[in-house]
Amino acid sequence: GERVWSLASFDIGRRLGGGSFANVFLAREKKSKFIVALKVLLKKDIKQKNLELQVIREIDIQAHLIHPNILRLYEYFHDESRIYMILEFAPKGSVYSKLLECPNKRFSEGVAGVYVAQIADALHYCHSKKVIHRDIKPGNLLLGQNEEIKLADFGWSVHGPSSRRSTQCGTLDYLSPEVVLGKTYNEKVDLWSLGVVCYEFLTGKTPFDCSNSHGICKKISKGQFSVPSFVSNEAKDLIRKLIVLEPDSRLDSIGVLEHPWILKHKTS
Ligand SMILES: CC[C@@H](NC(=O)c1cc2[nH]nc(NC(=O)c3ccc(N4CCN(C)CC4)cc3)c2s1)c1ccccc1
Repeated sequence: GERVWSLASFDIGRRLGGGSFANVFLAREKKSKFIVALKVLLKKDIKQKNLELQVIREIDIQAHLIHPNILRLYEYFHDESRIYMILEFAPKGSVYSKLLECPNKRFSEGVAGVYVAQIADALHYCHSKKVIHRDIKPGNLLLGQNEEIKLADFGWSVHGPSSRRSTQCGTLDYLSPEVVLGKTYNEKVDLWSLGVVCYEFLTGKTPFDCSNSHGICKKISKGQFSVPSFVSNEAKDLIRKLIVLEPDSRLDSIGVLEHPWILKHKTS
């Protein structure tokens, strides 16, 4: 039968990440010694921002997604003041941190190609279930035991940096023009963001980099960017087929998985 979960079921370890809304801790389930990540949300914060329904919807969405490149949400429970989400532990941290540690803050085309293929796999699965992630960015891409991508944090963004490190909270860099312009949008927003992430993996910069958010919004709505010459023509071709203003003209996840640059780097 279904177990009843409580905080007492876990030994709590170090804090893995945090924002003003939520904190994530390393945790070990006492009976099985199974290591998880415990995401803790304060009910009063959620109530203040009328996010109860969103939290329930996001939990419901993520609990039903089972894919090797999507971080599992195993269970959730709550007590009088907090909601707890029992998440899969990704032992190699985030792609955001890994990117910062690389020389020139960028990956080789081989590494980038494998990551983009795995993100496209995860998006194909999500989109087949009509789930839009809406927040694809390196900070929401974690790494499993074998350095495989684990797409995390469905529609639930971290608000306000609590750690001094410049996390990517509230960044506009990955937003699609339709979202920036407040238009209706579909799952193609994730393919735009994948294009921005692919560009960043290969160059160490974002395509619409600008000192202020107004400037970024303007550049995004124009969709104008240039790709440095050290990026291969095949990779450039994929980026130019994802960072496209018209959502319906963007490649879909299958189109990404069948692109020559991806086929070249897919480990299989
Ligand atoms: C995706 C953001 C979201 N995070 C999760 O849900 C998260 C869920 C989840 N599962 N496992 C994680 N792993 C880590 O956070 C982690 C970080 C650094 C690690 N190190 C490994 C070795 N290395 C040498 C140094 C670093 C290892 C694991 C995270 S984060 C979030 C949401 C709200 C508040 C904070 C964070």
